[in-house]
Amino acid sequence: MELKRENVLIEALPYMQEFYNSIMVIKVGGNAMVSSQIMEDIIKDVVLLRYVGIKPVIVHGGGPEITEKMERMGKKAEFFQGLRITDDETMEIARMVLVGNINTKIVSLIGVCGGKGIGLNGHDGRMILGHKQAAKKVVVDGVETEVDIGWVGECEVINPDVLHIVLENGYIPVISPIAVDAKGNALNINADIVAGDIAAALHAKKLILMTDVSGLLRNINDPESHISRVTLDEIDHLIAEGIIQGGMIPKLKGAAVAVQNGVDRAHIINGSVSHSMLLELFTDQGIGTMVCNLEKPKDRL
Ligand SMILES: Nc1ncnc2c1ncn2[C@@H]1O[C@H](COP(=O)(O)OP(=O)(O)O)[C@@H](O)[C@H]1O
Ligand SMILES: CC(=O)N[C@@H](CCC(=O)OP(=O)(O)O)C(=O)O
Repeated sequence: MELKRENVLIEALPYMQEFYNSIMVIKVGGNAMVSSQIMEDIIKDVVLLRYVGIKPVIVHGGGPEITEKMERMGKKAEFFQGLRITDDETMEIARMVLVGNINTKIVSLIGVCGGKGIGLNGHDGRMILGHKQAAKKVVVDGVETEVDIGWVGECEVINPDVLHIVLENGYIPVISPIAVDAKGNALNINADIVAGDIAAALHAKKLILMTDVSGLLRNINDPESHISRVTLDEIDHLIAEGIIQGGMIPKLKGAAVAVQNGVDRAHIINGSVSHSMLLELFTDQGIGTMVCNLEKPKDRL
């Protein structure tokens, strides 16, 4: 049954009260940014959050766009367990796409939609300090060898000071998943992992991961097999069973880090469905997959 318009607004009231003044980290994946219309809808929702007293922080991805740019430059994109193998030239391209292009576009769109965006990455205020990941061990024809995945980073520390400053002044921070090491080198980090670390460091109320599927599916080919709630203790099991694969692995890992460190709940939702974030946050019926601690009640507050 369709709710009357006034009822939809009233249904939102307890959620708005609960979320007032809280920080929400929203990760927008490259696959959720499928069209400029979808992107605009996502940004309008983020600006709306700000106007109802929530403090949104955007972390963006852009994997598909980095791959496209690499291919146009005659370079093959290669991945190791979902992480892009990042040589010097790939790092250059990743910075160009993430910081130079996607970040700027999101900040500009926030302005057009009536908000105040500010673009940041790990170099700003040394916000995301990390180190290069160690070479990975693989077995080829029974022989163990090492694969260097290049400038792929791991977060060591998040310095959230700069984020608190901009949030307190009414800005919406937009963060590219680039970290900096002790020598000032740029590092490429998966955006889901950065979003989880940032949510943890900010003690955010929620982490929202927007992608191109409506959350976790038990069978990736069957949309009916949707899983609406996952507790922390189930995640490793779902990965080991092969139910969670590819790009979903860092999402669940990012969600787990956030929830282990005090974020109430993480939600994986389909960003390519218009205004999915508003439906997830302000209506009684959630639409994605919620990740939480076992002891949390089943509601979505
Ligand atoms: N169990 C699962 N349920 C849903 N999606 C899954 C699952 N396992 C793997 N995936 C894949 O994860 C993808 C989302 O990750 P990714 O492509 O990295 O998105 P984004 O660019 O939004 O971060 C989905 O499109 C889907 O193909
Ligand atoms: C190390 C690593 O893999 N970094 C990612 C960073 C961008 C990203 O995570 O984008 P999505 O959220 O769209 O997947 C990459 O180079 O693709």
